[in-house]
Amino acid sequence: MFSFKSTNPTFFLSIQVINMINILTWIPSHPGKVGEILDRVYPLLLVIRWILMLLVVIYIVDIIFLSPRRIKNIPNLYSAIPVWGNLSLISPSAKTWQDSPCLKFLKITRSLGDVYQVRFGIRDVIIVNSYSSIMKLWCCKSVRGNNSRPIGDTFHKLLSKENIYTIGTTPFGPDYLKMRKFVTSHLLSLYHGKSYNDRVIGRESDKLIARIIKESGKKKVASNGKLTRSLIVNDLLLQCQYFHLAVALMLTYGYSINYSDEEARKNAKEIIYVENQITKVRSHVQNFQDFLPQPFRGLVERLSGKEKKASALYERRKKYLDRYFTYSKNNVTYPTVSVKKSLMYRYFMDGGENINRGQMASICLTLISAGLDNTPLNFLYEIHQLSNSPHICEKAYHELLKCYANDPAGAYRDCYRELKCKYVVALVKETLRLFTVLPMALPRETTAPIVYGNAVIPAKTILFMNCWAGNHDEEVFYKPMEFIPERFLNSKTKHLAFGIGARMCLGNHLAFQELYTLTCKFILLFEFQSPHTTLLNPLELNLYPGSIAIEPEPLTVELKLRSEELLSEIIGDRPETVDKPGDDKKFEPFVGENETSRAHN
Ligand code: HEM
Repeated sequence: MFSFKSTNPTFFLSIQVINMINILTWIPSHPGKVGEILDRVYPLLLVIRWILMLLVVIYIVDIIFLSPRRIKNIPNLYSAIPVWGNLSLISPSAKTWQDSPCLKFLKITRSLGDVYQVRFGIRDVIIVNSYSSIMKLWCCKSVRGNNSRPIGDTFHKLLSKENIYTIGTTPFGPDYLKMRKFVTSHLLSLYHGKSYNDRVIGRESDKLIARIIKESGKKKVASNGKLTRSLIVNDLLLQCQYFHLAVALMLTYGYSINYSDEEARKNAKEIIYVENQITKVRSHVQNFQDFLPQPFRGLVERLSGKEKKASALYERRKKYLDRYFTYSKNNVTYPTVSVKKSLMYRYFMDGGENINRGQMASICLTLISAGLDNTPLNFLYEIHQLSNSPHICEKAYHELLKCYANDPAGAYRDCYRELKCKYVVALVKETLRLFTVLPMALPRETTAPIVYGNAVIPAKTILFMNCWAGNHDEEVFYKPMEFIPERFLNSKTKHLAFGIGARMCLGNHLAFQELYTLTCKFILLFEFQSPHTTLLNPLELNLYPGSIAIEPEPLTVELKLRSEELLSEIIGDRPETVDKPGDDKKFEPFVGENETSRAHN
């Protein structure tokens, strides 16, 4: 007879039932009604006993080999299920917005407090759910160990063969540090090449606006006695994705994509589709199998079709990355100015001294994929908010004009150069905060022990930042579900949309500049009308509550031109694109820079 004591009630109950069955089976069979019933249920009791004994064995194996060590002095979410633990929090994947993982995690804080640990398969995961605790665990100088990323099968093995990961999923180590240094020192910092990046953003945003004006449904409306246009834009998200992709291709490879070419659009749509699907496959709040021990993990990947899907996406991604790499390689001897300014060119000139081919492939992968959904989704949500808040829109318009001596054309032309209008800066920050496109950010893994209150979080612990909870924390943000740009006007409070601390988003300046420039140009040129819906809660608008990113349902926006004269003054007859794919010979030159000739080394 078993007499194993356990704190797990299911385990304890199983043992009690086995003991009872054993006692029953020892009762000598005797004639009469009781004996007859016992004889009949006897085979069933044996089956139950075997099942329970198997369960007990699983429990024992789980306790000895699989169960992760719980951290003392951090509240623990109890689970009686061996191997699985609390994985039901993320599987099955959320179907309704109320089941979004960030909300589920937030609900648990009522009983356990804002920092607690859960058992996900064989890993202990700490979930952090308030602004102040996120700051303590991510940002404090004494928590240097919160600086790595966990390895997950789905992303690191199925989607990233040849060990080429994005920077954001590379664990801390020499590879990570080299890539980070290369990309920040040559492209993404506030100091190196920023003015070039800004000009590329300025130019691509003009093209975006020209495309929208050309391609959107139009109707004539009267304004102040004058006829003007109203645009019905159904594909703002796609147009913004085109915009972001064009910026990324130009900065990374010096490649200029021409969207008036059908083939180029097809290629762009392929990249946008594949990268979007990858964000859906890689989610750390969806891939429960990544936390299971090996035989189960492989089995789930195979049976669910994830392995096949991830491999197909990997192959499709490889094709376009190779294509652009070849483009840069072929243009390195006689580079155009764009190629010469690109990161790829720096890599070729570097000659492998600071960075090798694999690391460069990771950097390119990062620059193409990171932000391709995030930035456009934020912009779409911002325009949706502005359509619902005309007073904010008008205030931003007047604040912008104030910064540029009441000259809308001048403001339109120069807004990409610097973040001059504080109100628009605050408006973009408020969009990032309220929308929180990655509600559970990206997972972290510790590389050294971290002291938190009375607890010591050991190395190799996974931490999930509930970014949504932090960005909507009432203790820090007054009326957190309302869109109030003023809260960022004279406050040093940071939003958490880009994460924070050692592994904060590397592209945050670039993404912010893109959002700022687009916002200024749209506000200067258009009034936002008739919102498609008055629903404003990002989680309620989200089409994929289980995914890593919030993707609102398609939102149609109606834009009314402020003035035809302004439009012809700023865009005039400037063609949307005049360049052929990959050929920036005829590319519209930057002010004060001759882009028309090929620069020789
Ligand atoms: C609005 C747009 C964007 C948002 C909201 C966003 C958000 C985030 C978040 C939440 C993280 C995780 C940070 C953490 O762990 O603390 C991250 C990481 C990262 N992001 Fe972004 N991102 C955006 C755009 C971009 C762009 C445009 C790029 C590249 C050009 C980029 C490059 C990266 C990289 C490289 C990392 C990993 C940093 C590291 O692990 O050291 N992001 N981003």
